[in-house]
Amino acid sequence: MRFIVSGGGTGGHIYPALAIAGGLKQRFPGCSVMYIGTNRGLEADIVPKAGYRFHAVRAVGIKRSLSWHNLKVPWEAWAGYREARRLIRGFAPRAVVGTGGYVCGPVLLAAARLKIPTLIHEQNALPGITNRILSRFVDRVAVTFEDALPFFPRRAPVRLTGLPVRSEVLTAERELARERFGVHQGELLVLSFGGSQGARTLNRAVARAITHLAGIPEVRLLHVTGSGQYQQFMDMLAKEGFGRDMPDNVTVVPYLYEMPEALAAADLVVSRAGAATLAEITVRGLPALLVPFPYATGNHQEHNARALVSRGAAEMVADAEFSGSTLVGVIEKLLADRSRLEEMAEASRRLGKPGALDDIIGIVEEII
Ligand SMILES: CC(=O)N[C@H]1[C@@H](OP(=O)(O)OP(=O)(O)OC[C@H]2O[C@@H](n3ccc(=O)[nH]c3=O)[C@H](O)[C@@H]2O)O[C@H](CO)[C@@H](O)[C@@H]1O
Repeated sequence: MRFIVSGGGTGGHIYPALAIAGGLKQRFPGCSVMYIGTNRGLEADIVPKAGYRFHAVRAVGIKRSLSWHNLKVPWEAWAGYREARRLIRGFAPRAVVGTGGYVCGPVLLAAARLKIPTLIHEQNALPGITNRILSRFVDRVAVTFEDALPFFPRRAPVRLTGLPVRSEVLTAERELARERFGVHQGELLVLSFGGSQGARTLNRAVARAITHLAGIPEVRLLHVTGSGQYQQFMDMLAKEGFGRDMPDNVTVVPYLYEMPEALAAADLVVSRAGAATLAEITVRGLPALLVPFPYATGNHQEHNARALVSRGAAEMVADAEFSGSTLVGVIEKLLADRSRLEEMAEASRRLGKPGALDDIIGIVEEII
């Protein structure tokens, strides 16, 4: 049996597509999966490394401002559509699954017109433009957040599945993980990170708060700066009077490959509001303080964050208002009111969707 998956541009579209590819391989042993992306997106690098057959087609996005670039769009879109149609005809898949990004436009449209069963998955609470248009042509739509449902006209059945997370996020054991990160009995582990690339706002706030946090021994902080921002963070710390010698209860790293273990060990997460991060937080039932990235397309991170805040799973602070004292204030407030922390954890757990991948693969079974 053969399948095509497609999704591109940023990690946010690619990792769910790879998770779905892995799920298909498990459910249909011996099946072969082709990934269609563009040569310009991160997928051209990530997908072959993950061991999948990768093909690129042309795909373009419309610039939101008036631009000469937009004149090229119809021609490029048509060329991309024809390339996608040729690939799909040649490979003859049983189904095509898309996770968003411009490239899904030509791929899913060509598949639908060739009468091949199609499914799209939307990661964010505010759906992207490509998926919104495609929902009129595909057989099924799967969404991560309930809040995304009203954006899809019900031509195709829309299902609330959640976003598939790495299996290690589900299986990491809390006690083992706490031992590994040196968390003592009764300590509150705060894990802070700004998405996969780090966030300047979070780094600045943590650097300012560090002296204060050093004086709260019941709190242990594990902060991730983002690989590209580590040096700048260390320079900020030096200005606050810290050299390489960090307070005992603070650990700072450029990037965390052991994120699943860190999430398992944590009691509170401070982070941006990317869809994958939020799926991981809720699947582990963690309370969170969210600082949405204000420049995400259509401000979708704020919509993502609201989906948790409105259900009592998280607190949100706007990027412009987030500072060292906000961070300390929230940590102290929650430390003094552990029952509030537990209520948030419970609300977060209720939002988690550990069966997301199974549900998505179930939909594929349905449409083939
Ligand atoms: C800036 C921007 O537009 N970001 C978008 C991008 O998210 P982007 O891919 O940047 O970020 P997400 O928050 O969705 O995911 C980050 C992933 O990186 C992992 N991680 C992070 C740091 C670390 O040290 N180690 C580690 O493993 C996290 O566990 C998570 O799995 O696509 C998402 C899905 O469309 C959107 O919701 C986000 O808004």
